[in-house]
Amino acid sequence: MVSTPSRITPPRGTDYLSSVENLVGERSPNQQLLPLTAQVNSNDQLTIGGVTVSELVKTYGSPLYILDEEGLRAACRQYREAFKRYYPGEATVLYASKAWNCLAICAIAASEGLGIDVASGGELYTALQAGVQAPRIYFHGNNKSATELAEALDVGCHVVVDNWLELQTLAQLSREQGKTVPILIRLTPGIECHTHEYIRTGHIDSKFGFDPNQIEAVLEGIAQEKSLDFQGFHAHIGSQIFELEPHHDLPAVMVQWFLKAKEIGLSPSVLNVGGGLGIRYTEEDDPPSIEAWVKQVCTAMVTACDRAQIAPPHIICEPGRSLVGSSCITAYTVGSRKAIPNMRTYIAVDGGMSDNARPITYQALYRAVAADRMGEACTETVTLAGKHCESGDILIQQAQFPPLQPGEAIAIFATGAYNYSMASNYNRVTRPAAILVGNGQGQVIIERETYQDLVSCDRLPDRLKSIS
Ligand SMILES: Cc1ncc(COP(=O)(O)O)c(C=O)c1O
Ligand SMILES: N[C@@H](CCCC[NH3+])C(=O)O
Repeated sequence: MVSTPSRITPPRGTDYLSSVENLVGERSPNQQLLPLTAQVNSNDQLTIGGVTVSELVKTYGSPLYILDEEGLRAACRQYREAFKRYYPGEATVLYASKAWNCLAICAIAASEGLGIDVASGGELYTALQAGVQAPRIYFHGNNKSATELAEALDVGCHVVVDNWLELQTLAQLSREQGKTVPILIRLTPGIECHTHEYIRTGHIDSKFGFDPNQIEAVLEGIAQEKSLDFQGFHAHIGSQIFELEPHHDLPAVMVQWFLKAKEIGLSPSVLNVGGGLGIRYTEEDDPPSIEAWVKQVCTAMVTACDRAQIAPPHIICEPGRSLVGSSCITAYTVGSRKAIPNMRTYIAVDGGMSDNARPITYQALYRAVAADRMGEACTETVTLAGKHCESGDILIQQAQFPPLQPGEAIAIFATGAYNYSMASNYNRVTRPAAILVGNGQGQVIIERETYQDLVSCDRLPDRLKSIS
């Protein structure tokens, strides 16, 4: 297939910025292709947080994750303030740290007043190491091990109980230790949404959560167990969702669960509606703002509570992607070029599916720019390939750039969520560094892995050492 530019006037990197220039007030980070502080300097270079992207690449190498602190903080603030504006009861926002769990991001989210959602012992450990208070942590997962449950009990975080085995194990552990553990029960709400099938979780045929048909048995079991401090329910519909409708329907379903628990003699106080708000990866994506999402959730919750004649419960939500996704870019260095006449031109960069598994996993789309030539017309359409031994290792199928030269920096937008957290060492590639930028400064928040790191868990049995 011959690839031709899709627009008569070739786009330039600065076009991505101009679409937001005239907006007033604080923009919703999840609706922007670029981080909030992105600018083009007088040398036509992309800057984030006042730092030039290609300079960062010179200093720290590539691939390089560059995270805009102001954008991340703005997203946290917008969630928190919107709940204050639209919800008459108590509200807590958790950062779903599976999107990107590391010390600095957990610490920033906590410093903005958010709790943390963790989905493994490793994420729990990281949040605690970042200084997050255990009661502000909610432990998720559809197959938490007995060890992980014991760790949760030990530190005193909340546990979002997902299934029968876990309920029994947790009851036994807490009984044995003479402790009480605060729990939420996760149920599948039976709400469909439009997103990739791998990231839908609210439909009945899902591996997550109890079957809602078993709610009575679950609640009756909990009512018998003094060591389980039942606080309420959790549900999560899915991820990268642009519709507001599913989150309009969810509170009504959850309020029915709440009433059922009261009927059984329990005293629920919490409803956790999960996360799921989508972000803008390309110009075609048009997600609702953080404020619009929160308003929808709050309005629906208040309406459902009014109908049921109950006071609005403590509402919890746990966004991941819409907090961190848009505030990060990945910078790469351009490498080899392969032009196949009348077919396609491949340009390869120095990373790929090991630092961004989303294109190969979900056919996710991304946008990119030549970081030092933001104003230049994009006259070439190329296939942006990674460096891995895998034909599917393509970051962008039809990317438009000025003619790229080996050695120059390019930037892919919106790589903050589910990129580093899903990164791998495929082909024994070292995982990239991450730099936090703001006020003209960049600080390393994750070091680039070294070759020594790659073999640090390998063991060479003595009998293999003599092989010449
Ligand atoms: C239980 C749970 N909570 C929260 C999230 C965060 O979702 P998102 O990153 O789409 O906001 C997820 C991911 O889908 C999840 O599985
Ligand atoms: N990893 C997925 C999202 C998973 C959401 C977690 N339940 C993505 O990149 O879109």
